[in-house]
Amino acid sequence: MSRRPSPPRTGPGSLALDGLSVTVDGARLLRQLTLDVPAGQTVGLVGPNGSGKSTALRCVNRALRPTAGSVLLDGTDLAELTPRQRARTVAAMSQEHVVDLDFSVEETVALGRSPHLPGNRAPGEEDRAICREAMARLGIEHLAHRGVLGLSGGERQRVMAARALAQRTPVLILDEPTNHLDIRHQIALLALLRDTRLTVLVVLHDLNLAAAVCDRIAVLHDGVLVACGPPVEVLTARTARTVFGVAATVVPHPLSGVPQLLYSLEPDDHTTPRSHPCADPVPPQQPSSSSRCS
Ligand SMILES: Nc1ncnc2c1ncn2[C@@H]1O[C@H](COP(=O)(O)OP(=O)(O)OP(=O)(O)O)[C@@H](O)[C@H]1O
Repeated sequence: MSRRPSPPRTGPGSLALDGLSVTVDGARLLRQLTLDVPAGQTVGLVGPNGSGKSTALRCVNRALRPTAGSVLLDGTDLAELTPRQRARTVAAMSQEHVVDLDFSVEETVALGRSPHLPGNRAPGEEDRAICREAMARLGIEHLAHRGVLGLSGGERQRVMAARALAQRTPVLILDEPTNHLDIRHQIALLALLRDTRLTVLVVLHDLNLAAAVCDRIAVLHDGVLVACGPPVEVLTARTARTVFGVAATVVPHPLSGVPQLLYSLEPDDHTTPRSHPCADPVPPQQPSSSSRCS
């Protein structure tokens, strides 16, 4: 998968996180996060466990109200839209998508059409065609009549991705969409996201796949944005060391030229914490009370 820089797309779909802060029970989970996702571009949100990535995405899909700040779509505060208007604009694939009813795969994907169906109108032929196309793009047509509860984790993940695509929104936000997927399906999903030319904000743990697919990468650490920019500027040995607490050598991909991190299992005495990183977090690169990338 080689990365082609996405030219900003004209038309709707520019997303802006504007000074988002989240404090829960005195804990500051997110500190003044400002991040632009231009229309048609893919921005990757990376960071260690617990750094605030899901918290940021939950503010975008309004599962969580920020303590301060706002999320703007083409300059309009998402809080001013009705839930249906928001669902026509932003599709989310979250870690929380609880599937506890044994709907069939095609029924689950068809839920993505709900924001477009007034009242209780059943999906029409056009809606069904959109769902079939989404299922085909995710390679799950053969599962159409299976119950979602009987699927493997990776199959279910692809169903949720198809549902998000079927929603036909200009903006997609995805929280670790490659969870449970084998490497072929990880690459296929990320290439698909890139090729949609939608506005995409995606949380990823695999920094090398993030480098391959993202126009820009934003790095969160302890709720603070500590770096943001093109992969080649952000994914450095220093970022690996100071944010993730690992030693890595960064080399250009021989075909695409994007940075790839080669990790070392040996601790670097000068750079990595001796104790477990969870017990002794590494300070962010640029400690700051606010985070901005625009
Ligand atoms: N309701 C809550 N009350 C208190 N702390 C919370 C609450 N929700 C989340 N947190 C804490 O906020 C921090 C950020 O959580 P978040 O889920 O955003 O991290 P993340 O970067 O997505 O992590 P991961 O990579 O593990 O998915 C974590 O330390 C988490 O325990």
